[in-house]
Amino acid sequence: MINIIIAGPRGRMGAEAVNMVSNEENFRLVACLDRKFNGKTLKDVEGLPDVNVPIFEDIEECFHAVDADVIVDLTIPEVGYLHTKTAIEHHIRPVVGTTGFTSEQITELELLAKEKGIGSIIAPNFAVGAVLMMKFSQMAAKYLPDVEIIEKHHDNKLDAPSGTAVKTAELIRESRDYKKQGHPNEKETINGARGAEFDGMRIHSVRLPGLVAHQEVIFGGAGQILSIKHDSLDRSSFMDGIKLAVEKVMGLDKFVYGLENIL
Ligand SMILES: NC(=O)C1=CN([C@@H]2O[C@H](COP(=O)(O)OP(=O)(O)OC[C@H]3O[C@@H](n4cnc5c(N)ncnc54)[C@H](O)[C@@H]3O)[C@@H](O)[C@H]2O)C=CC1
Ligand SMILES: O=C(O)C1=N[C@H](C(=O)O)C[C@H](O)C1
Repeated sequence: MINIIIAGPRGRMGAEAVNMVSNEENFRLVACLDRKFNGKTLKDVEGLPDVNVPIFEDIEECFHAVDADVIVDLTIPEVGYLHTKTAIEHHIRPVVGTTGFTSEQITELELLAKEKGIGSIIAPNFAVGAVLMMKFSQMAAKYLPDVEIIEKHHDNKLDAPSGTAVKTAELIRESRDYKKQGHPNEKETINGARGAEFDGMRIHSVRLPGLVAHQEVIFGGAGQILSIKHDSLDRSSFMDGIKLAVEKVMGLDKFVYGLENIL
């Protein structure tokens, strides 16, 4: 039995994760971390499952009150970073879906996990199809190094570019040499027209109501275009990945960044 804390239970992802954990035989939800409702239980809060699981606002208090193996964080970047750091310090394994961390924060968390010998997983995307899209893009970039990433998300998303787009760009950087793309003299007449720049490639972020989570990676070569595209149409797409990460983190003593490393 794996004892789990979920941070962000009222969020789009957190609510889905609460249901997933509650329905898994080998998982036990022992507490939730929220920015409201300290001292209440999930069943006291409208819209949350009818279960007697305590809610805490303070992470230290939560860790002292319950016996947890894993914390699943699905919150916002600043809070997710603090939760992850505090969890590692308390020897509670973090499984983090929250995106928007800086590369310095990820490195710092990796070093801390190494120092404490605590298994930790940060995955910018838990959908297996998205992971395949990223890996296929990494393979393609070796042969078609001119690439642009277009990610599209719902308009309540806080971070841009998405964690998935950043991770895709990082994987592509590993398989091709730096390349400044586009015309050497190109000039933006409206700021941002060419998107964000990462290792010479461009990332474009679209935010619209109606979207969930989508990404297309477009490669251009002489007389040809290759598009690699993934769509999450529903947040259930992320749950198998979270389940797998919770199971795998129990046997890890190191830090993992990206679901592709545990599949
Ligand atoms: N890795 C993955 O596969 C996926 C990652 N995400 C990421 O997960 C995060 C959450 O996404 P959504 O659920 O769509 O956002 P959301 O805005 O629906 O939920 C965020 C939740 O965090 C809660 N929160 C804020 N401060 C808090 C605090 N101090 N303590 C506890 N909870 C706090 C809010 O009350 C809210 O319920 C985002 O960073 C998003 O990019 C989203 C989908 C998939
Ligand atoms: O905020 C979201 O919704 C998502 N966030 C993650 C990201 O930033 O890549 C994963 C997925 O794209 C959904």
